Amino acid sequence: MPEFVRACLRVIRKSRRSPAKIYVGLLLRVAERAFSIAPYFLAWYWLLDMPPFAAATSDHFSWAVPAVILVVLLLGQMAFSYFSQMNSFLGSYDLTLSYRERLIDHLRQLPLGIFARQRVGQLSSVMTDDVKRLEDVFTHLTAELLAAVSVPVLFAICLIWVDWRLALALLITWPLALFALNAANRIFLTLGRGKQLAVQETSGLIVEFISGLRTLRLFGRAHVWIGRLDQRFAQIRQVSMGAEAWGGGSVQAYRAVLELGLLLLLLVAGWLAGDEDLTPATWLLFVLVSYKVLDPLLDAAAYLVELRAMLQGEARLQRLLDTPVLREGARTEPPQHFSVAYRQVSFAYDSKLILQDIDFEVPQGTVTAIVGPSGAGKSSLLHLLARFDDPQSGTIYLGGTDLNAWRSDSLYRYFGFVFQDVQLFEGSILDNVRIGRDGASDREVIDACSRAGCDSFVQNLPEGYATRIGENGQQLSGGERQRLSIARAILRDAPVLLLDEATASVDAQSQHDIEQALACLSEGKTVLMVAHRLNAVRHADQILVLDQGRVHEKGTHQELLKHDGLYAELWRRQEVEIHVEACGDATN
Ligand SMILES: Nc1ncnc2c1ncn2[C@@H]1O[C@H](COP(=O)(O)OP(=O)(O)OP(=O)(O)O)[C@@H](O)[C@H]1O
Repeated sequence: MPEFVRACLRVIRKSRRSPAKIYVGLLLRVAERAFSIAPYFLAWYWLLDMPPFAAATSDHFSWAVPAVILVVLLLGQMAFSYFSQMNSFLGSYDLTLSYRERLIDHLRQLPLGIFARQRVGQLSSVMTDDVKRLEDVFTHLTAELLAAVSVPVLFAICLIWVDWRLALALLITWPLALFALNAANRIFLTLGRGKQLAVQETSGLIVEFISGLRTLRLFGRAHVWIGRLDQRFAQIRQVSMGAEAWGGGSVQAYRAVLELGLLLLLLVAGWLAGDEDLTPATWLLFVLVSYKVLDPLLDAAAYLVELRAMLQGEARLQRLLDTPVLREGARTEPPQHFSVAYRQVSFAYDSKLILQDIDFEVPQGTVTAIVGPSGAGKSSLLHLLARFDDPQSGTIYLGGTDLNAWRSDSLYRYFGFVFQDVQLFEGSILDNVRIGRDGASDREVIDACSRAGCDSFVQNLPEGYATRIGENGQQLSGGERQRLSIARAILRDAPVLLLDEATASVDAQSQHDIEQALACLSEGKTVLMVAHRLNAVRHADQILVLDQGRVHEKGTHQELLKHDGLYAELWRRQEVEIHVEACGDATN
């Protein structure tokens, strides 16, 4: 079975919709094409009985019957065309809608870590462009392809019945043409993959170039990137020329071989000229329909381009659908308590081991801080609790129950988050903070914002808390975004708090205010926080010092200083930095 048909069947299966309408549409399309070729044979049959082709008199010859048949054929053709299109369109839109819903549902169930690893641009291009291509294939291309194949086949059967010798001359080149078409397809597929890869990589480079242009220009490095881009463009040009030269050559060979059939037809007709069986009407029929037979086959080559794009898109969609979803448990009821425990947890990104044998406990209502050098695995450790990914071995418990036992939406009800990467949405400040707790009143939202230190910047916005902040909050600074994220967590008031660099991008005064708000919010809650500034965590009930994916030290601030290990060293280093900064400020 051709790959194209297999891909279509896969999409139909995944969409879980009945393809009946699409099949009816295709069948009607074939019927329409059959009706469109019938008049040629009717005319031939008619001519056989008509002077000067036959010796019959005009008395014998009847105009009425063929005329009625012609009208029926025309009306039938129009009806089939209308109903075929209607069925194909309705069936295809229904099917692709369901396929899209299936994709969205699958995306919703993927581990959150996937979205950090995959480029959002790539994902959205798969979800929009590739699905649109599938839609086009089902609404137009399948019908056109079927017509391109069915019309010549129907014609061929009829022509063989009329005169097998002339038909053979016309059709004998078809197997050779198919061979050339297949070769063209293979060449385009192989070289097309290389081209696609080169184009994708270059697009990524262009996006990086544009977004990093400010830094590149400030450091005088823009020319280096332009050089790299030029190399990529040259590579795309070379790959594209190769595909066109080889693939395009094969397509031309396919067309030439098909048209060779016309030449053979003329030669055989000349050779059979004296033959009594070959009537002028039959000869006329072959002359008239020979191009009609070949035209759809010549068009078929053009559909290959769309077909290949569809196949590549379908493969990407299939890869997305094959990505394993987050394992969901059935539990919805709350845990008995809100302690957290990691037991022998190890985690790797692909084959890169990030965390090894992590084992610790955060008793309910206490604060555990995670510190350590950059790249030690602090954020990864925190993200495992939010089930961004599942560990490869070991178990994480909430209230003594394995996290995997819960349905993820139930589990997230017990967590409040403040992460480095704050996601905001087009809408007002109130709308954005209300994501923390659906149904919270404006008063509650504004209170949460005030406690997170948002008042100072919100009062300068034109419409205060009702100000719309644009897509992903482009109008706000990093620190302002962070404060809105804290307001969300305050509003959520969940028993377990996950904080990752909550005060990373705010000034000293705001830092102080936010730390106070967080201290107040954290009261009585189970808190896991990642921090770089050790000052912010010295009052934590427990500090985990992570190094190269392992818990290197564990204890309170005083215990760790006394231990005089990695933590003590980090602490001393930070003290020196603070001192240097203070001296710098004083001299300024
Ligand atoms: N999505 C990812 N795919 C592959 N490797 C990753 C991914 N995210 C992080 N890593 C790697 O995992 C390791 C730990 O990263 P992580 O962000 O957890 O460290 P961290 O201690 O929080 O670092 P930092 O303090 O700099 O934020 C790093 O070596 C990082 O390169």
